[in-house]
Amino acid sequence: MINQVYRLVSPRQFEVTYKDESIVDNYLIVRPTHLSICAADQRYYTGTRGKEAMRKKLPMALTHEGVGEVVFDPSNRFKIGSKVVMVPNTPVENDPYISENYLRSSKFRSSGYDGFMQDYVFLNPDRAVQLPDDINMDVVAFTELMTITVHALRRFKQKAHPRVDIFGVWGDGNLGFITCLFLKKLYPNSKVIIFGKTDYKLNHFSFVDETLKIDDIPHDLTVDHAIECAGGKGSQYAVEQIIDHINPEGTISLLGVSEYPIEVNTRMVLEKGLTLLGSSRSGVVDFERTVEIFKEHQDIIDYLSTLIGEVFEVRKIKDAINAFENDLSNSWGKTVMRWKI
Ligand SMILES: NC(=O)C1=CN([C@@H]2O[C@H](COP(=O)(O)OP(=O)(O)OC[C@H]3O[C@@H](n4cnc5c(N)ncnc54)[C@H](OP(=O)(O)O)[C@@H]3O)[C@@H](O)[C@H]2O)C=CC1
Ligand SMILES: O=C(CO)[C@H](O)[C@H](O)COP(=O)(O)O
Ligand SMILES: [Zn+2]
Repeated sequence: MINQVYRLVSPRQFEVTYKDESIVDNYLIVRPTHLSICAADQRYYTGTRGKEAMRKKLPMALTHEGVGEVVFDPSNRFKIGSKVVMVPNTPVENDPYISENYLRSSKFRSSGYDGFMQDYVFLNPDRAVQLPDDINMDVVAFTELMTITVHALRRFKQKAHPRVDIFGVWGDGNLGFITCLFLKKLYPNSKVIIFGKTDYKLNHFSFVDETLKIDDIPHDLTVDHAIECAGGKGSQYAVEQIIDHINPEGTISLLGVSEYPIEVNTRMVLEKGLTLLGSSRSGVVDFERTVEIFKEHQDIIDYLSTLIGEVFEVRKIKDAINAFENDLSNSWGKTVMRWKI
């Protein structure tokens, strides 16, 4: 069959390409219905990802956050019409110690390999996880971003000391919101403090124990562990503050992506015996766990719906450009594309 793939060919420019795909190749075929835009997609869309990466990775279809409906399943794992979340990481080998998302050989969609902006997505059958039938698809469109938190918290649990009286989360955006929310669900006895820059964003964090502006932190305030969700240059300032306010032997989970290297006060990292724990992307187990969490904590989807910035119906390339441009000027929440192209 001929599949249409909507690829970014240069900053702000998409082109449709026609790809001949065989349906007898044991691929699960999913019709994407709801896609969501990640900060990483925006770095490609705007061309801020750096010249070398742009040259190496384009042309490619963007987006790695998305859900859809099964149209063909040679493995018979899913019924036709099942709602699924698609897993963007595609490993090509197994390792007993290294997770699939850290294997250098793995292929990650919308980072050198075609993402979900296609008429149909062809996946290995294990690269999809079933969703409940009646779930809010605009919200679960950004399940992949939630799996980042779930993955990071899983690693945190394996590696950090178990005193978890107070968590500090730096970054009052999408990932900070998701991380605070999942912390409150997974560590109900811990205090969660969000550290951010903007009042109106912080007002959305109704479920945390305390909100603090980063220029107004009491000097004697301490946290046991911290999660950095700022990204860019903001990561440097956030890590600087975290090192000042974290208790000895705490763990700092680093999640924000920075295009340029940032400075870290290693002297104080040594003096406090801190652990810096970087996490990137996620694997299928994190998707499975995230969907379990949806079922265990039914109110979580309602809270997450407040993270929807704007929803766009995309019927043609121009609509997708409109969604990406709008996302850039929208300071709160996720942009969801209802994929009707
Ligand atoms: N590790 C991984 O696998 C993944 C990483 N990411 C990365 O995570 C980062 C955050 O993504 P996302 O939440 O979508 O982006 P957002 O822009 O929604 O959130 C970042 C927020 O952090 C705020 N901020 C900036 N500096 C500081 C600071 N020093 N202290 C506290 N808050 C600060 C920003 O404020 P303002 O806008 O006012 O500057 C903004 O509100 C990005 O770099 C993204 O690429 C995303 C997905 C997966
Ligand atoms: O968003 C992400 C995962 O959800 C990662 O930040 C993204 O995969 C980084 O990739 P790239 O190297 O292409 O910027
Ligand atoms: Zn992402």
